[in-house]
Order: sequence, then C-alpha cells, then structure tokens
Amino acid sequence: MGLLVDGVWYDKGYDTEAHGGQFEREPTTLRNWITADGSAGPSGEGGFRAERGRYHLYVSYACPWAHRTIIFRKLKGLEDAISLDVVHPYMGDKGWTFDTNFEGATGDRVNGLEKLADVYLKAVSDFTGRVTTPVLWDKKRETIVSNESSEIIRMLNSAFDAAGATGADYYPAPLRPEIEAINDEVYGTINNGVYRCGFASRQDAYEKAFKALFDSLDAVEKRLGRHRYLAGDTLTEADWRLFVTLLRFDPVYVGHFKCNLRRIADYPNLSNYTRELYQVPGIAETVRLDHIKTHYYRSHPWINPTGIVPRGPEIDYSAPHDRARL
Ligand SMILES: N[C@@H](CCC(=O)N[C@@H](CS)C(=O)NCC(=O)O)C(=O)O
Repeated sequence: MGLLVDGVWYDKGYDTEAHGGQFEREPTTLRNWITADGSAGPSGEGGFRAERGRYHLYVSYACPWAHRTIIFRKLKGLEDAISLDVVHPYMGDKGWTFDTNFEGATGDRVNGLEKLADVYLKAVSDFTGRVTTPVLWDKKRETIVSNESSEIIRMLNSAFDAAGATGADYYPAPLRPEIEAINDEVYGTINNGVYRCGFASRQDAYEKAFKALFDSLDAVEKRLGRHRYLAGDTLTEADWRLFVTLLRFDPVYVGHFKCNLRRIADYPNLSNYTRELYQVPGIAETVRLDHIKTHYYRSHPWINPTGIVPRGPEIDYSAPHDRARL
C-alpha cells in the first residue's frame, strides 16, 4: 500500500504513531459533483452533467466504501448508464492494480492503465494523497469527478433522474436531518470504527475504538428492535452505508480487525436486518466475499503476516429474516 506525493508513488502504510496509535482516515480531495444540468454541486467545479454513457466507476468489490457505490448503481437502474471496472482484490506495494488474475477483476477497460494510481495521475499529474476506491471517472473530460463514496451515492441517487434512473429516493428531504445524524454516528464508530480497531497500533487506541464500536452496535441493535430501518419505516442511504460494514463484520472484522466482543450473528436484530438488505433484489450479486476476504487478509501483512485467508465462517445471508414483523 502507498500514496502519491506530488505525483510520485511511495510505498508507505498508515502513520498511526503520528496520532498516538490511532488510525486517522485522511479526507478525500477530489470532490466535484455530477448534477442534472451540469451546474456546480456543493463542492468542486461544474461541468459534469448527468449523461448516459459518460461516466465510469472504478471499484473494489472488497472495499466497503466502493461497495456503497456499486449498490446505488444497481438500485437506481444505472448499470447501462455508468460503466464499471473492478480492481484486483490484493492491494500490495503498487496499491490497487488492474491485474486480472482473479475472478471478477476486470482490468481497466476505459484507460487501459496498469494500476489505480495511474488513473489518479491521468487526472491530476501532481496528485498528493492516498489512492483510494471508489473513483468516479468522466470519460468525456478524461478526469476524476470524485473519489468520495458518500457523495457519489448522492449523485447516483438524484442526479440521473432525467437520464433514466429508476428506483426509490434514498435521501428523502423530510428525513435528511435524521439521516445525517445517523450517518455521523455510524461512520465514526462503526464504518470507520472497525478500521480504528484493526489499524490501531497501541492498546489504548484499540480499546477506545472497540468500546465505541460495540456501544454503537448495541444502540443500533436496540433501535432496530423498534424500527424496521435506521430512519424509521423507510429504507434510506443510512441503511446501505451500515449494511456494507455489517456484511464484512463476521467474515473479516471479528478476526482480522479484532472486533470480537460479539459477532453480528449474536445480535438478533442486526443479523435479521443484514439478511433483509442482502435479499433486496440485485444486492446479492454486488457481494463478493472472495474479494472481501482475500483483500483484507492478504493486503495487511503487519496484521496478518502469513497472508492466510481463513475458510470460515459459514454464513447464509439468504436465510429467511423476520423484519416484516415491524
Ligand atoms: N473516504 C473515502 C474512503 C475510501 C477508502 O479509504 N478506500 C480504501 C479501500 S476500502 C482504499 O482504497 N484504501 C487505500 C489506501 O488507503 O491506501 C470514501 O468513502 O470514498
């Protein structure tokens, strides 16, 4: 793993020691928005009008942040409108690559490049920062629109309505304040919380993240005993943002990231809820546990030096769920 500094690649991991052993995720910097008419969005510059065939997503099936965007492309019926390439699950000293020797890794069919860093450099030749998935690419202007998943899913949710998007609105205006509050809590303690456990390099940093994670999971478990979804009766982006972490929890985070106070399987509401979301039409085919497990267990040698990928656990996300009772 590594990062670009003034356009030059350095093979370098996370500097947790600079933050008292804590993992601090760096903010993403490429933050333009696709909008219905091409006007500028809340950040960045304008000129990215929603058009079928114009945009491309570079994703990893392993990455929870990228998974959100794969889910939204699917839910909004945008698969014919926005093309997609998948990186190889192993992220080694060159970062994410377009190697194709893993089932489902597509290579780069748009720019024909070797690795994701080359895509960043094609857009910004002196780019400084981590080379992360997802990346939303504009084939017309040959540049990156955004590398921030929370914003890409909002673009997919609403900018393409006149360009053939279908499906529900997952960020409905009346629920926005509640969705934002849930997102903030879930991001800090759960989505990013599992990374803060797994990448902590000091005991106290790990324990702090661990406590916040399970306090938050316990609270969400209670909430899901009262409501079918996080924001009430309506399935919203807040649910999809939580889902991608819940799905990876028992197969990866319990063992690899030491998030092992309880499994999701031990929480009745959270496990039924995970199955309900998994069973929404189209979602199961966005889930690639082979990419997920291979990525995490092989790409962090300081956590798992042998790179051995565990065989278990056995989980059946297609088993019946009880959420219709709410
Ligand atoms: N804030 C970003 C985070 C994306 C992110 O951190 N992706 C990870 C994969 S799960 C990555 O590509 N990491 C590479 C690195 O940190 O070097 C988003 O939500 O889009």
